[in-house]
Amino acid sequence: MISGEKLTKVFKGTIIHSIHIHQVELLQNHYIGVSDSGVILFLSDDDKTVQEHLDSHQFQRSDIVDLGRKFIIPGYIDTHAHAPQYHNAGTGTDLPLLKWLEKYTFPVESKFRDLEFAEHVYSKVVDRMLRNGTTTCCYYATIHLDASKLLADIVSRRGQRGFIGKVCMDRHSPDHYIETTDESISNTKEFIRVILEANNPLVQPIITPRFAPSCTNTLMTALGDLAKQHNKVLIQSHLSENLDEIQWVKSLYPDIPTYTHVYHHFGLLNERTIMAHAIHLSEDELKLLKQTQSSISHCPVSNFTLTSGNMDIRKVIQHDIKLALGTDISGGFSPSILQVMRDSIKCSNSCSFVDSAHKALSYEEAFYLATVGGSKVVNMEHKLGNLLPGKEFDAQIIDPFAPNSPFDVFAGDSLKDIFQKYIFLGDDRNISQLYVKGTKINFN
Ligand SMILES: O=c1[nH]c(=O)c2nc[nH]c2[nH]1
Ligand SMILES: [Zn+2]
Repeated sequence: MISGEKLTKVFKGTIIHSIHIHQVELLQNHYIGVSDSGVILFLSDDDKTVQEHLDSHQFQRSDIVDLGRKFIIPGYIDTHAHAPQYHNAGTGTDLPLLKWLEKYTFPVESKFRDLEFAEHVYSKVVDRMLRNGTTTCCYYATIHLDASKLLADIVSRRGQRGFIGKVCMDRHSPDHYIETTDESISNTKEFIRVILEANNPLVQPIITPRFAPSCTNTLMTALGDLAKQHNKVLIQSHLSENLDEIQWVKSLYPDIPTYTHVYHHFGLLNERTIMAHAIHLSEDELKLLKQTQSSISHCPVSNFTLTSGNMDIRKVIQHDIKLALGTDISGGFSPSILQVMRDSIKCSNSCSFVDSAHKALSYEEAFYLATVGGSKVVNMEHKLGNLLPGKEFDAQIIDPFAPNSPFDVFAGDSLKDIFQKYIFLGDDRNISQLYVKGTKINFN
């Protein structure tokens, strides 16, 4: 038992979570107990053990919540999303990356100098993410210090867990959306200071060079130094998403062997680094990511939409690189990690069309990546990812029988069938309740 914790919630029923990549546990008739500070105190189907927990906390049996036909799963972890781009989600899907950035993305991001506009869009995106079961999100904001602080504030107020990045870009960007090197460095320092001082354990800063082409060497060096100085702060960027982008990086750094080595050169690859996309990597680059313990955020919805390419997920798994999923709003049009899971399976299926040795990703593996995989990528596997005792209760209560559920359950369906139907067909209508660190989220 974890001492000093007061038991405040006990649910009884079906709990579904991952322990290993190949194994989803479907636990029926289990009890899960959560403390006042949001820590899971027990997960058991053993009556005697459960009774001991209840007795030691003077918890009344009548206060146990029976889940009935609902089930509990962990909250989803979105390891790559651009909060300001939510404004454009579902539009501007006709161009590849570099043209898309210029025509749609930089113009909308530049509007976040207006705090009223920022408040409106940021409130919507955080609510939408929560509605879709995302309890933890790695957000890119924009270059604007005040609007980035506002995003952190909104994430904090809504009770979501978030890593918030003030975006850094001091070159190759339009006049209306660029910062000087000094502004980028000093505002990043200030942003980190303010967020750390706010002392909300759920909301953390993340160092965010947009991508190598948009940061000068001086800025990259300074961000590498900052990452060294703040040795708990995560780092996020983009890597090897699009062939023109890779060529561009090659032309900027002819003496550095690969795109991945560029980040390494500036001290930006370590166990706290999350690289989005990483589709077109060579063997040397995969090895470098593994060697530096950096991780990959796989964003297949975006990769399909911006016609960037297919990541070979088996290769990444075989290299034992930390791996999770990202919506990449709005390169990806959907805020739902369920949609990303489905597209990660489709992406892997399509790899198997051209490579018969490629074993397609299963839905169990996709679910693992959305939960446990995410927890490893944000270096919080000791606290998040599944519902084992000692972890924090970030969880969704899923109702497969919700009156407006987008799928049907038939008499012969097993629990496994129902879970699989939810993964392939479910959506926010199936979320009955959402918890972050034991606190129930009120949907707006
Ligand atoms: O998908 C992407 N979205 C972005 O906003 C971006 N910026 C650099 N590279 C990027 N890729
Ligand atoms: Zn992105």
